[in-house]
Amino acid sequence: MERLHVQTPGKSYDVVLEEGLRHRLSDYIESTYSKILIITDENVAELYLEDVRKALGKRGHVYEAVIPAGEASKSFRRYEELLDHCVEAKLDRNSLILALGGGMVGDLAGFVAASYLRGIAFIQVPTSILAHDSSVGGKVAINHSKGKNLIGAFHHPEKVLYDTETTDSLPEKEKRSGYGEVVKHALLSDEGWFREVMNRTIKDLDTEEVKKDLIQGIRLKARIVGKDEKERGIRKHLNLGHTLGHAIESELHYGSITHGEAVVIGTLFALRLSNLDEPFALLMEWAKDNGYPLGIMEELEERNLVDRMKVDKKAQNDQIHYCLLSEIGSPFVTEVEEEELLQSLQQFKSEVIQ
Ligand SMILES: NC(=O)c1ccc[n+]([C@@H]2O[C@H](COP(=O)([O-])OP(=O)(O)OC[C@H]3O[C@@H](n4cnc5c(N)ncnc54)[C@H](O)[C@@H]3O)[C@@H](O)[C@H]2O)c1
Ligand SMILES: O=C(O)C(=O)C[C@@H](O)[C@H](O)[C@H](O)COP(=O)(O)O
Ligand SMILES: [Zn+2]
Repeated sequence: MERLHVQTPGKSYDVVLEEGLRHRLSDYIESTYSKILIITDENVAELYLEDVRKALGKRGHVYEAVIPAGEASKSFRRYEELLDHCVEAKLDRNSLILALGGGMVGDLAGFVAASYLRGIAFIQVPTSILAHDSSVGGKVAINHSKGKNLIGAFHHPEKVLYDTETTDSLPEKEKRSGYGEVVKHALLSDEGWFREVMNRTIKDLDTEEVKKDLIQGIRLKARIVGKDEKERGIRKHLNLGHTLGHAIESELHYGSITHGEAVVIGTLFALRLSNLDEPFALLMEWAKDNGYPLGIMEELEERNLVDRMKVDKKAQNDQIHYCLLSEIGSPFVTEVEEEELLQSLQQFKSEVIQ
């Protein structure tokens, strides 16, 4: 068992990582909540809802809402449906939402919790590798057709209860996606970790290595969020790879590429803009060897991607602000001119589509 802590001016909470924790959820969830609404998706429900149901069995007033799996569910439609669930179940200000699933479930359920009755408690029960990032830090949101996570809030969970056993059942594509955020965290952190990650093979991940990566990522994230809860400064570093990544996801209408895959492509581009040739070449080789869909860049127009970047949350007055690295472990945010982006994207496309 590993217990990490997030401490911000607004909220203080634990992140507990433990194998098989889903069976012991009751030990970690106070019995004072009036009602609990479990929000999950169809895939996760099939695998883990019964375990969670049993674990909460002795509690009265447990409700369930199961939504379709996939990024397309981070939508106004599903958000509204979930609010209907809250109203019908008569959740009150002493009720709890339990987000059981990956980052899509966590972001959506968290936004429901942030807005229903102007905010009720929620607990993150992450089940994907990627969710080591999404479950910590309090960013909750749904997507808009024009841009990722454009409608959301900062609303921290009461705690994060991570059953590390659940990541074993992830399909390879989703492990690949999760490692997009691991690569990002490693690049923000230090050269040694980055090189270790470049030695990992997605289809042959070792449980202990994954656990180590999750813990290091959460530690880094907790430290950054603790210093800058609302993304006024250094939290923008956590957006490494996301300016292009989010543009790709929204340009492809959410779902044909995973978040983490898009982040890896965006991170490669950020390394190119940072003129870090050796890490760029290393990441490129690793991404190709591990099946990241770099060829998708062929379908995307530079002009459209740059227009999408202008709705990024870091943009100001139509100027695009980018997180780059002066070296591994040393991120900074800077404005990048549109013309430079268009030219670099054109060159980048020819490099990745080979
Ligand atoms: N809030 C944040 O700080 C933050 C950070 C990073 C990413 N995100 C968001 O997170 C989302 C991506 O998260 P994700 O990749 O977990 O997506 P996801 O929740 O859509 O899960 C990916 C897929 O894996 C399935 N799945 C989840 N757990 C499983 C398990 N244990 N076994 C088998 N299948 C499982 C899901 O059903 C889904 O099909 C994006 O919407 C992204 O924007 C948010
Ligand atoms: O927690 C953060 O801060 C992050 O930037 C983490 C990202 O991995 C995550 O995808 C986040 O949702 C992107 O930030 P956003 O503010 O553009 O939604
Ligand atoms: Zn992300």
